Amino acid sequence: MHRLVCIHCKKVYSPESVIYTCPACGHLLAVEYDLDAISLSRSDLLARPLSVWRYRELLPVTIPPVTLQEGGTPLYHLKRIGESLGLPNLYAKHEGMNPTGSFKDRGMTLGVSMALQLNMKMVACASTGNTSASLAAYAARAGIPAVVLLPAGKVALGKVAQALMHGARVISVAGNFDRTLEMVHDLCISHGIYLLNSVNPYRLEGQKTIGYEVIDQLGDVPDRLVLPVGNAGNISAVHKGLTEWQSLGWIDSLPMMTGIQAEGSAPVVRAIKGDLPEVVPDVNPETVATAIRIGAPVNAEKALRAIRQTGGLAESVTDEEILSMQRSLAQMEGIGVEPASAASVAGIKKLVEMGAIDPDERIVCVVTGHLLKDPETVIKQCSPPTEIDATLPALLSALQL
Ligand SMILES: Cc1ncc(COP(=O)(O)O)c(C=O)c1O
Repeated sequence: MHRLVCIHCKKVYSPESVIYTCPACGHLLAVEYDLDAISLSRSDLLARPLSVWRYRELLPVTIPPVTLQEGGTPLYHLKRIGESLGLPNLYAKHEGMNPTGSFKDRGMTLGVSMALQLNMKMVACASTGNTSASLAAYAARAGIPAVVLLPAGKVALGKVAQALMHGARVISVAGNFDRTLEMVHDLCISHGIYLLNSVNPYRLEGQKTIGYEVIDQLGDVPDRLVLPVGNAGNISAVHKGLTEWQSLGWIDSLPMMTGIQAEGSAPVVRAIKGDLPEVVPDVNPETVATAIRIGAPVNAEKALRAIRQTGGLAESVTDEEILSMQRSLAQMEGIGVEPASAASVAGIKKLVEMGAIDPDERIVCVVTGHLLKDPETVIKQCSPPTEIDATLPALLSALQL
């Protein structure tokens, strides 16, 4: 059994309430469980397949879930990149290996299941792309209609293709992501549609399982967990989940939660570095990593707590640093990620070069989405294929053999 609790005024709401923020004070909500009622042990969990649903006792869904078999993503040792940076214990958790190619699937298996559990008939989101792809797929799986609002011209091609093909009503808005989120929020409130952006606390319940899987795969708590930050839901989710494990006595420390943003879109970084009580939004966020092109992160209050309470860090990286790390991951490690995902590893490179972290730390970077999400940014960075006549001599000449 769970309940909804305001993270600010602590007011408690029933699990049947369809609310996204606290009706009393307007702050964010979190899902709370009666942890004393959980009787299973960590070793019981380890006997189950690695997936979001391995952790079902710590999730709010009581009906058969809407699932495409999300989670269970690989944890790779970044041997070559780690060596080049003097970091022997550097890992990447590849969330691009989820059903629609991003970590959003963990949130959507929860979110769309909760939509059915709450008897909602239609779902909607605003999106920098991946949320829309994921919502469209899970709504199709559930057999309910989905509406997605995208900032016009700022969503990577693969993500638009997914939202369209999975049958969502796709609306392109002449405004940035922050504006589309305000619009979809108003639409959902006025028309009884279920809002599935990360302001919805159930989304974060699915995403918290990234942290659980990392510990189950590594066999221990990493010293540092590094995530790219846009709307700041994912970093908040992982931190929330791990505090639950700590309360259960399953782990005795938390990783230093570290958030990386793009230089042109870095309100969380400025708040952490400037020790500000809250973020000051970027009015015109801009970055090649369109997934994290967000100026007013809705989950900032949770994310600032996550970083501060764990002694973590926040850093920004330039678009060139992001793209350079995208190429390094692809070419030195065989790991294909989209630009926003490369930001987490680019951030660690920058932090180690600044001397801000201990090189012996065990560091897990979450790489959040797949390379194929944004083929246009890939093609721009690579030389086109060499065109030849259909003869062996032409092939040998092209290969200079
Ligand atoms: C690939 C990718 N990485 C990172 C993020 C940022 O996650 P969050 O908005 O939870 O901070 C997003 C969000 O859309 C994303 O699609």
